[in-house]
Amino acid sequence: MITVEDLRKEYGDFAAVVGSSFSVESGEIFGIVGPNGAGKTTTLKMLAGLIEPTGGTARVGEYDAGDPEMRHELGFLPEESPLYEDMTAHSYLRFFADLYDVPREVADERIGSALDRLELDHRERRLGDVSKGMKRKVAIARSLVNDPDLLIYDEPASGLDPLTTNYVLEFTKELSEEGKTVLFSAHNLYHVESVCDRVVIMNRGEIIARGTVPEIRAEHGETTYHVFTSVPVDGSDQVGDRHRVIVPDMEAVESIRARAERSGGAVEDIRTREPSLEDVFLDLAGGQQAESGTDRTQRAGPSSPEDRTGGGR
Ligand SMILES: Nc1ncnc2c1ncn2[C@@H]1O[C@H](COP(=O)(O)OP(=O)(O)OP(=O)(O)O)[C@@H](O)[C@H]1O
Repeated sequence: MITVEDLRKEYGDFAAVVGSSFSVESGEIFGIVGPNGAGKTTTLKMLAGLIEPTGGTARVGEYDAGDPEMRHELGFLPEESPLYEDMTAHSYLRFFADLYDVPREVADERIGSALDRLELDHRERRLGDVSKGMKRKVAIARSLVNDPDLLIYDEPASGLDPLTTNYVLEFTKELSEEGKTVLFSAHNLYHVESVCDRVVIMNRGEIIARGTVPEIRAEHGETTYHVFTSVPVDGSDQVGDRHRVIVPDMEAVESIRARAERSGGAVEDIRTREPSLEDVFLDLAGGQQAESGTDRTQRAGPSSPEDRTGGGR
């Protein structure tokens, strides 16, 4: 569905995205994660055709990113999505359906179904008077009015309470189960870990890891063993009435066992701990400063064209 090769975006001599390559299969939920300034929004906007790359290629379905025909295939949810505050959810969504030339009857059915599924109770209330969570849901419903195959969501759950966040993530999963392809960005690695089939981790404009979460864990993270003993051993700390040592492999576990037994004790429990995506991320990005300009300035090439828009459609 999406093929990105050596995609780059430079602002003057600053490189916001440094040669990204990845592909997203149809029906997949694909996550782009990274800290502030990593280049996530820039990447998504290039794919949505809102800003022009300075290098590389991006294909979305059968189109080059930016081809005006692509808009029928795509639903884009910007990170900030201001709504027309005097409209109701229903009139706002109908307005966008008209922009996409969706026939009235089809639009009304689609909008009604989206509003029901998103549990938008106050659909006749002015959008200026509804909660942030509801505004986000209306923006999500807007991304669906043209029934696109591809959804590009920039931080869909940012700033929402845990309940609404969960709702939005579950809804994203449902969309993928219906065959839609979803590409989304997130800061919160747990969101990505719980929903995405595959992810890329970006930092300072570059992809620094990629794959399924278990693959990234296996490649970049280390399983640790928490060994609980009945007697203190070198380096242990007291946890309840037992003593715990954290070690990297089974050889070290056996060495702890021998030491505990020499002191007249025993190993009572061993637990493995898989690194979370967050552990891996902190490890990979650790020590690097996300927004540091120096390296990115050196890597950047010639000046870029201006943004086509500042955001939104
Ligand atoms: N129009 C612009 N002109 C100059 N620099 C820009 C422009 N837009 C973005 N940048 C810079 O490019 C870098 C990447 O920005 P981007 O918005 O893609 O990051 P992000 O990963 O989405 O961050 P966040 O999580 O904070 O939204 C940042 O350092 C940002 O300041």
